[in-house]
Amino acid sequence: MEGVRGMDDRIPVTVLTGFLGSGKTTLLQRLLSCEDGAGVAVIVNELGEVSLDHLFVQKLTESTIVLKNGCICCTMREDLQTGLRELIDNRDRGLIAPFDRVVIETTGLADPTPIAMTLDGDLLLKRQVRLANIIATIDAMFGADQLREHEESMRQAAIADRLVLTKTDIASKEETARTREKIHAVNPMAVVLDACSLESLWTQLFDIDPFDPRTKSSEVQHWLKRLPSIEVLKSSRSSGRYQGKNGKNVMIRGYHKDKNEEGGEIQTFAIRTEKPLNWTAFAIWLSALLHRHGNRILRIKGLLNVPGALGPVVLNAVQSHITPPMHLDEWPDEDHTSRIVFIVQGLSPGLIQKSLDCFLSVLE
Ligand SMILES: Nc1nc2c(ncn2[C@@H]2O[C@H](COP(=O)(O)OP(=O)(O)OP(=O)(O)O)[C@@H](O)[C@H]2O)c(=O)[nH]1
Repeated sequence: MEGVRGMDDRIPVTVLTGFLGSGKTTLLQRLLSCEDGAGVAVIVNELGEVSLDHLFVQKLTESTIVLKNGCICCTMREDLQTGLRELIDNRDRGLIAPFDRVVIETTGLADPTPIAMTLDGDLLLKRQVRLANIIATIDAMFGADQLREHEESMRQAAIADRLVLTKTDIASKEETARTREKIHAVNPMAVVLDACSLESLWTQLFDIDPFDPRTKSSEVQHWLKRLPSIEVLKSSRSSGRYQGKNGKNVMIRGYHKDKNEEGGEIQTFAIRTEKPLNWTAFAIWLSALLHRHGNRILRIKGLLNVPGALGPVVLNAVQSHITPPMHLDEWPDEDHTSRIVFIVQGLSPGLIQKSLDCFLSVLE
């Protein structure tokens, strides 16, 4: 496990996603125009034979690669690997201007998860780049309907760390409120920003990096603040078995639920256990869970109390991609119980909780 103070000099890679026409290219353009924008290399992925998006990014330099053959989310992983290697190689040989960050703009129909996995799955690349942040743009006018009707839109929002609400300048108050409500139901942990009133765009999108050990603590504080609004399923391994309504050990009350027409119900919930967690056993359980249901587990964030450690272990998974767990030197708050937040689709929270309980109790 990495220590929180460990320096990570790999190049941070931001995945910029968002449904068709939601404002990805516009946001990218703004980011590239920031003071530090010159240090960004860009990979643009476009659908179809004719690539246009890159033409709209006016500040494109030689540090831009356009992947034209379709969607990197499914068939283009090799192109993405090759593109990234090419960028790094050209930089190292002095053929292009130096850069210290890469932004990958996906197509409007991409599932960003395989991109994260591509970064992780290539041993050579993994030494040079790391996933830094997943940003999704959401159209304030049409976002609520898109999230409900399009699986792609919902998955992009559920997986993201930062959600940028666009077109609030032209959306009605009601449309914006509806979209915000829907976003909150799909991903209550994400930071939601308004593209039209973002003052320090760069800082808000890049400086707090959920996967960077140095800013991990503030990121954890952020989603812990949101935890009270997420229903917690107490593990029966807590000290004293929890008796919820109907005499059950698990209390399920008012956790976030949302309906997506294509892919089934999305639910956000947290499991809390008061006893320290046997890390090895937990890791085996988690791997098995992700192996079996990775596609239906959209996001996991956790703070784990592991025996013998001074601070908690931070867990971050995007579907079946697990970021190497990191140790924090100290707990961010008084609460030292393990808390694991899940965003799932079409999976029963109670069953996940039961399966964890069973697995841990067998090992006791
Ligand atoms: N008024 C307003 N228009 C916006 C905003 N963001 C984007 N747009 C407009 O919305 C349209 C689509 O924006 P793009 O940035 O091309 O969206 P995209 O997500 O890159 O689109 P695709 O690549 O086709 O999926 C353009 O006409 C933009 O000028 C915003 O915050 N306010």
